[in-house]
Amino acid sequence: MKIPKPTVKRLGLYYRCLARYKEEGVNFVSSQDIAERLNIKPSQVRKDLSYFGEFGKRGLGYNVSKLISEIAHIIGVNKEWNVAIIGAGNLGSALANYPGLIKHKFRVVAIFDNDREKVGKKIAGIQVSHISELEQKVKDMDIEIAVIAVPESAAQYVAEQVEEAGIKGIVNFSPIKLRTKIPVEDVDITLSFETLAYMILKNSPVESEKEE
Ligand SMILES: NC(=O)c1ccc[n+]([C@@H]2O[C@H](COP(=O)([O-])OP(=O)(O)OC[C@H]3O[C@@H](n4cnc5c(N)ncnc54)[C@H](O)[C@@H]3O)[C@@H](O)[C@H]2O)c1
Repeated sequence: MKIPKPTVKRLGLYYRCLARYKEEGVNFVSSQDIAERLNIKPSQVRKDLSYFGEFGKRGLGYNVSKLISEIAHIIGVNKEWNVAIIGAGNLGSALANYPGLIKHKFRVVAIFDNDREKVGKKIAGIQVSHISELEQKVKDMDIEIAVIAVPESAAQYVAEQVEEAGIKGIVNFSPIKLRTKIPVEDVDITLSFETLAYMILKNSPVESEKEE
């Protein structure tokens, strides 16, 4: 079944929201409850969840535990994913130290760089490996996801190495569109700032006029 990407993105939000309900001891929730917590429309929640068959019971709402395990299965968080970070710089180091990844079952198991000064040093308890070891380590450590945190100029070449090494998907922090056959999720922080700036200006006529 082909699920639209915006829906897939929201499934992660539903999963976290439901996990919180479960922690609070709630057994059933309505689409209204979920929608309120996430600040989206209940009709959107119903539509998204309808892609996966009938989860809800009229009157009772959704069974929280059942829905969590169904969504976990769909978005692949019922397994742990091994992740490699390529680029042991500012961003790569920050990500390696970020506890939120393992909390969501994405375990950083290796860090790679091509700078001999960095190779052998430890970041978040992980020894940095030389990029030439990528293919071997991917096999040995069963790495499925790579984070690209290298400068723009190296990103395409690194993406090719990542694909050749047998990695299955990329989270790309570099500001270029990568050409590769494996799935890529771009994280463009600047774009978030620009979108926010646009939203602020749109709601502020005085500022908009100033801009013109
Ligand atoms: N720092 C941020 O806040 C930030 C935010 C968003 C996006 N980004 C993007 O993330 C990327 C990394 O940014 P940064 O600030 O961490 O840079 P950085 O210069 O601190 O780190 C980049 C690292 O990549 C390594 N590297 C370079 N070429 C390589 C190659 N061919 N193979 C393996 N390693 C290689 C370098 O040795 C260095 O350690 C950039 O593309 C940047 O545009 C950074």
